[in-house]
Formats: sequence, C-alpha cells, structure tokens
Amino acid sequence: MMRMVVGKPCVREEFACMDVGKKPLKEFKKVFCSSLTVNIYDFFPILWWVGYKGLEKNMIRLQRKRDEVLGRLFEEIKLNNDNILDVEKMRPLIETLFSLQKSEPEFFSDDVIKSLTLMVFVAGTETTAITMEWAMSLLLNHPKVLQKVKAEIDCQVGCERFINDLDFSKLPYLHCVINETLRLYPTVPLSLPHCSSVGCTVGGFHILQGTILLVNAWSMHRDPKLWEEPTKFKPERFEEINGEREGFKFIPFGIGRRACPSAGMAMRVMSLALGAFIQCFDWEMVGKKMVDMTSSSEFLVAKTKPLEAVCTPCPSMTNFLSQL
Ligand code: HEM
Repeated sequence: MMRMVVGKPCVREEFACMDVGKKPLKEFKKVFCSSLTVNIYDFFPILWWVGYKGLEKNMIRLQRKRDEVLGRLFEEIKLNNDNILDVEKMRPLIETLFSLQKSEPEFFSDDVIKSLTLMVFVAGTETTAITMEWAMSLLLNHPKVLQKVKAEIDCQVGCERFINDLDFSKLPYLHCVINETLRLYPTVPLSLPHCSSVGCTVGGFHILQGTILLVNAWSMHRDPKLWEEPTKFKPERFEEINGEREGFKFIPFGIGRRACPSAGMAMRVMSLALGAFIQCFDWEMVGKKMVDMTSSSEFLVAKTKPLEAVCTPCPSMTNFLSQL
C-alpha cells in the first residue's frame, strides 16, 4: 500500500524483521490506525460536553501529528520530483496527485491531497493486512485448501514470473479463498455507523429518523439460515454463488452508496499479495498446534495472537527468486 501511495515501502526490506524496521512501522500504526475505534461520543453525546477521557483533545492532537507526518512526506516527495508532469506514466498516488495539482491547483490543494492520502492509510492498510493474516491462518489450518490454491497458481502462473493482475480471471479458487476469509472474518464486522435520514421499518422494527444504525455483517455471515455449515471454512461455497452479494447476505465491504469505494482495489491487492506468498513459499505451522483463531472484539476484527508460521522458498521458484 505504501509503495502504491508513496512509491517506496514504509520500511526497507532488509530492515523489516529488525528493531530498526519495526520502529517506523509501529509509529505508522500509532499515527494512522489508532483512530479506528467506535467513538463513544456518538452514542452518548453528553460525554462530549464533559470532555470524557479527553477524547476530543486527543483527536485534535492526533490530527496535528498526521498533518506533520504527511507534510514531511510531501516535502520529501516534492524535493525528489521537481519535474512531475507526466500524468499518463505509472506513478505512485501522491505523485499523480501532485502532477494534477500543476494543472488544477485550485482543486488539488495540499489539504485535498493530504486527505486522500490519509484516507488510504487509515482505511486501506490495516483492513487489507488483517484480512491477509486471517487468510494465511485459515490456509495453514486447512492444508488441503492451501494445496488446492497453490496447484491453481502453479498451473496458471508457473514458476518463471510473479503472479500479476492479468492472472486473476484464471484464478477463481484464490478469489473464493479471499471471499470465504472475508465471510468468516469480515474486518469491519459492524460496518461503519450510519444515520437514518427518514423514519423507516427494518425487519419489523420502526426506526426513528436520526437513529444511529449498525449492520452486523459478522452475524449475517455466520447465520445458519443463510449459510450451510456457517462456521466451516469452505471456499468452494463461493463457486456456486452468482454475484458475490447475492441476497445481500455477503457484505464485507458494506452495501449501497456508502459501501467501501475501494472494494475492487482491496481484492486485487490481497489477491496479488496472498497469491505471491503462496506461489513463492511453502508454508508450515510452528509445531503441531493449529493456528489460534481467537479474534479481538474491536472495531476491526484482528487476530488476538499474531500469526507465526514457517516459510521456505518453494524449490520450483528458487531459480526465479535467485535472479531478483
Ligand atoms: C479488506 C479490505 C477492506 C475491507 C474489508 C473494507 C471494508 C469497508 C467497510 C465495511 C466500509 C463501510 C461501508 C458501509 O458503511 O456500508 C468501508 C468504507 C470505506 N473504505 Fe473500506 N475496506 C477495505 C479496504 C479499503 C481500502 C484499501 C481503502 C482505500 C484505499 C478503503 C477505503 C474506504 C473508505 C474511504 C470508506 C468510507 C466510504 C464512505 O463513507 O462513503 N477501504 N470499508
């Protein structure tokens, strides 16, 4: 995600597993992911008046910090890219926005570019990373599924290049694995709070205008009236579903006008990353114990215990990987 937005990873690969690499990642999470929580002020507005737990002050402080970090990042990018002109060329998001700023400065102000960058960092990094961690964990606990998806990638992509987005149409099972992961572990289980603009009736309940509504995707995705063996990991079930949102029973990205605008991009990013993990490495559990699948009960449903796994380069890929 950092590469797509900024053009370089958050941490250089050689430092990724070292303390020197972990520090900036921790800092990034603190600045961009810490606001992903249910805001108690929305439910008890009185707390806002009494300044409960200094939430508002903390949000203001966080916003200042974000502004400062993004400001530094922008300076660095502007310094290194004096002649940002060519919009057509493939380039990271921020550079593209700066090139548009040259032609439409009144619209693409620094503040607009900051907001767009912030949106991708806040809404797009943890959600995709958490889903991939769930997917890898499920695959390790279901080695036959892992074998099947690996066989699909080996057969359709081979071992002389990395998987790319032109391969997706030939990799339906990989798509089913990601969908089934999102069914069992929808990263945003209660979607985002919405407010009813008019009074209405939902499932026999009268909803007053101005009510905060949450949609429980988690329970819909595990409802035995909607899904056969709902708690089982069976990617094959998505082979039979015509259109992923059939009957609105599968809504990991929400639904309607305020649904996730990046669902397509998220699916592509996750297919590429997960596909490459499976293509390039053989994966094993640490020891004989199944991966612990306990989930946190927070705004984003993450694993309580981070996934630990052993990976070794696939023998069939070593030739290609050694040339990188
Ligand atoms: C696995 C990955 C992701 C999941 C599961 C996910 C899920 C969701 C959900 C459930 C919503 C709320 C929809 C609703 O209220 O009905 C949402 C909104 C949103 N998502 Fe995502 N998302 C993911 C990735 C991304 C990425 C990669 C980006 C940006 C690059 C993104 C940007 C947004 C934005 C901006 C909204 C707010 C839309 C609005 O309020 O109109 N999401 N997402």
